Amino acid sequence: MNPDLRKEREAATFNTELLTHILDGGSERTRRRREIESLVIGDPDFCHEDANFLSRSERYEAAVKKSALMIMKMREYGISDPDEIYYYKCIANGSHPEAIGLHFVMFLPTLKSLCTPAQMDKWLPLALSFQVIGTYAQTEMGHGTHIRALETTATFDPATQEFVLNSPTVSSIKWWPGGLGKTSNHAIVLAQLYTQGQCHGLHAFIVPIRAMGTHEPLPGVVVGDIGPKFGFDEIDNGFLKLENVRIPRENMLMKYAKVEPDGRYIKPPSDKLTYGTMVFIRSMVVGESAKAISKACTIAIRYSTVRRQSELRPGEPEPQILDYQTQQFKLLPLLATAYAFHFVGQYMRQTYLRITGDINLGDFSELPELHALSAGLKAFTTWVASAGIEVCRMSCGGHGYSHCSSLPGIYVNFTPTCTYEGENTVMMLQTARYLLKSYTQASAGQKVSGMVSYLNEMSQQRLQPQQVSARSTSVNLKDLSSLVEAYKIRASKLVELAAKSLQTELQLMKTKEDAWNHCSIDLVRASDAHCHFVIVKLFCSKLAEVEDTAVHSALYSLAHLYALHGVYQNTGDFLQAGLLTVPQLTQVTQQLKELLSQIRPNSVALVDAFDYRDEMLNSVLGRYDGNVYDNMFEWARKSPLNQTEVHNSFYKYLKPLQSKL
Ligand SMILES: CCCCCCCCCCCCC/C=C/C(=O)SCCNC(=O)CCNC(=O)[C@H](O)C(C)(C)COP(=O)(O)OP(=O)(O)OC[C@H]1O[C@@H](n2cnc3c(N)ncnc32)[C@H](O)[C@@H]1OP(=O)(O)O
Ligand SMILES: Cc1cc2nc3c(=O)[nH]c(=O)nc-3n(C[C@H](O)[C@H](O)[C@H](O)COP(=O)(O)OP(=O)(O)OC[C@H]3O[C@@H](n4cnc5c(N)ncnc54)[C@H](O)[C@@H]3O)c2cc1C
Repeated sequence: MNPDLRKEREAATFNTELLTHILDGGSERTRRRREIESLVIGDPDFCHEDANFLSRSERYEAAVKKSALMIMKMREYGISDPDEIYYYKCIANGSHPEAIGLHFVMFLPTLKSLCTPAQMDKWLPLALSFQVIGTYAQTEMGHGTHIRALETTATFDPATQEFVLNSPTVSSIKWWPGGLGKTSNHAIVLAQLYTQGQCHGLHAFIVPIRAMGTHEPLPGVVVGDIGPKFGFDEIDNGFLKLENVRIPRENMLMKYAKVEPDGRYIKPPSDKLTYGTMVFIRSMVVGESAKAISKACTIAIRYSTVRRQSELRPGEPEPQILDYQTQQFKLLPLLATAYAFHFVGQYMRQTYLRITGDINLGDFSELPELHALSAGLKAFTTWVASAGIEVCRMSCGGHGYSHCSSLPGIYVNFTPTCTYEGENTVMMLQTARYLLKSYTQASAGQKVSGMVSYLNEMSQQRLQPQQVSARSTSVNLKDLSSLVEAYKIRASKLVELAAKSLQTELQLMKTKEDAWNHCSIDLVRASDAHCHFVIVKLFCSKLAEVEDTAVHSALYSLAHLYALHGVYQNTGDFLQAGLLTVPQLTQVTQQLKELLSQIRPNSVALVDAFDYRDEMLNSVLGRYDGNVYDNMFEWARKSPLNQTEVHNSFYKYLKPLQSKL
């Protein structure tokens, strides 16, 4: 064990294990998670070559092999609970995407949410036995965000009781779906439904794309891989062109919308039910943001205690780089963010399960709140985590740039969350739409509920106007509940500002849509402030559940740092809302510095509490034992370029060049 890391652990003021239990949701869950992780770690089938040294095709193949292995092994061990499957996959996959991931996270959930009982009886056993391997094909080359404009058509032919699927243009070719290129034999295709000469908008269809058995593409199906990307090397994101592909009427997912044998169309209770799987993933991605940023923080903070560089005091040994205030300022707010997102991820998951439970019972009343919350939090957390991973990478200096740190891999595989399942800006605008609707309702005296209920208070305040100067709303920077209140007021002010901006534009513009576009910066800002408030509020509520005083104190400091750092980053908003005064700006910085010094001695224990096994981090810099340098040398020696002492290119190009000049 590296002596610096050992000292850090010994100096922690709280019991790391207790905090791990809180993160896991109880000691029994920690025990079971570790038990499952040991199944993978002790399994020689999962001891594979470092993926960094493989070509893309080899990485894809290794990932498919791993997917197949995971399925077999989990069945063998009887692991079927969703949380346990998740534990198993997290350790087996590390920070790499899963080759047949789309089958699990989109294909199966869409079947479960949109199939009739008869369809479920047919498709579920096939999908669960992997006779059918599926993907979710929505995005087209020409349209990803604006899905109402998708061009793929599914036209009902009553004579044969079939739908005929077509990609009428180049821009209508399905583009991007994961696992589409090579892995899947079926796709849930989102297409414009035509029946009795009328278009009824987007609906989901199960389309066989490869023959079961031979895996050859079926007639009329042009399918393949879209080529290398920024990351996601393991995944065959694909293209799909459909040329008069016929599928039986029963392949339209008909739980809600239906096409009768005579071609009559029956409307669903809500046309947004088709979008349910996206809401599911957006809700789950919030927790994935926590995972990605907590991994990056673990690597960067452990390394920052092992790495010694430069000189703090003349003549003294080089200090640990985490002792530089600037290094703490880069990393500790991100550590606080990781904790905040973890608790918000848990909340989002529970909220998703609660509201979809109601939806399954026919109560759609909370669907708009779920959509707005999942869209906004998905965007907020993925943006912050993505930028944060990059900060962690740079905070490791040159070694952070090496794949041995794992940070480049974490970044390239995480950053597409800002784009997929709804591009972030577009998601923020969806949340803004809900905020403005709620604002209008609250202003008209109607009570709004859920996370926007603070807008009720705002409308009450307007009924009893107060001079800004008369209000003593200035935030107490040392008091967390005062900070939560400040975030709430900031959010309501920015929602109000966006609403007013929209009203002004409406008077100037020809259409509602133009007015909306002309104030969309304000709208995104309002959504951002709303999400920020939700996160601060949920983090603080979590503290009330923590019984152990030492752990409570450590978490309190983190929550305080998270809230205060947000004030520091958004001082303009807090000043504009009259929540902060110019003289208080120096206090913000002063208070931040105090919190950094308070948290610094616990920083290693706080990342240890995430309890990532070395096998999951796969990072030389983030090793638990801190033996970085020896292992870095060993890792580099495995590089394929080092397999021969003299590379072939020397004989082919350099030697001839030398002989000519
Ligand atoms: C088990 C563990 C799981 C772990 C998971 C980890 C992650 C794993 C990663 C997996 C890999 C992912 C691979 C990626 C897959 C994909 O990317 S699939 C494709 C995703 N595509 C999108 O997300 C497209 C984004 N676009 C849209 O969602 C919509 O087009 C839009 C932008 C929301 C607009 O829709 P439109 O129909 O045009 O609606 P509007 O006219 O704007 O609004 C109408 C009203 O409908 C409301 N609304 C919109 N969407 C929803 C919804 N989903 N649910 C409920 N309501 C919705 C909208 O708010 C409007 O409401 P009103 O204001 O009341 O009118
Ligand atoms: C790794 C990866 C995996 C994916 N997997 C799948 C999959 O399995 N299945 C699938 O169907 N799709 C998948 N996708 C596609 C993904 O869902 C889309 O890329 C995503 O929805 C964004 O759409 P787009 O690419 O058309 O972006 P665009 O909509 O073209 O966005 C480009 C820019 O335009 C802006 N913009 C667009 N519309 C608006 C607006 N209304 N207001 C303001 N700004 C706007 C955006 O903010 C952005 O800055 C995947 C994508 C990636 C990168």
